[in-house]
Amino acid sequence: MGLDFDSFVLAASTADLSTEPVARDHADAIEFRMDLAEESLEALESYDDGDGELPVLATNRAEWEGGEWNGDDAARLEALAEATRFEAVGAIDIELESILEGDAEDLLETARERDVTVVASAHDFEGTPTRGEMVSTLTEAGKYADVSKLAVTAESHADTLAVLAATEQMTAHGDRVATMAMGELGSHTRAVAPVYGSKIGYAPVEAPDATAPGQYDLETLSRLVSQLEA
Ligand SMILES: O=C1C[C@@](O)(C(=O)O)C[C@@H](O)[C@@H]1O
Repeated sequence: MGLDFDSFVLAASTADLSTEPVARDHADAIEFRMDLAEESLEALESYDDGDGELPVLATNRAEWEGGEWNGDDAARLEALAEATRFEAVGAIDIELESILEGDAEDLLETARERDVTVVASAHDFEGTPTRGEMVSTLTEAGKYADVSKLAVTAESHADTLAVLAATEQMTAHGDRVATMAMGELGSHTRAVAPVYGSKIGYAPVEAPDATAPGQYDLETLSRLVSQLEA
């Protein structure tokens, strides 16, 4: 089943699919961080065979993009392709860099054939590019994917405003984007970016299991987003 991101999707980010029943109360989907999990394909199989209800966005983040997969990159993308076989997997996240390098062509095709939504992502762990640069990156990602995602690191309030402005610009143009500023200064953008059109939020079920700096826990982000939406 393709996961559509027509409206905001709150994803519980986890390395452990057995947390899904707890996440269900607040999340619309699970972001399964395959790179942080052991035996990730086996875990997806049990999820499919069990009573998992939330659709899965599968991510297999490379070490060079802030994740923990430090093995062969072709094998990393292959595991992601394997993940699309499972009924529960409605979307996959592919690094924009892999796409631009030409490494993800087969994976993109497999996802299309299996009606799995593609999120193309880029991360900046050092800082926040200008609004124009962020718009370019998101536009580039949108050429290959259903959703363009950009996570940057805020070092000032001006950075957080630039992220929100880029989000608004892309959304007004009819593009589907997911944006957030990482780091403590950026936390509030996780709650506010959806107001400007961001379509995916990420939060750990429990705060200590955060998958990126500055994340709110799931219950908190769910509350903040729905209050701002009201
Ligand atoms: O890319 C993203 C966004 C993220 O980095 C965040 O900042 O919430 C969290 C990751 O789990 C996810 O894959």
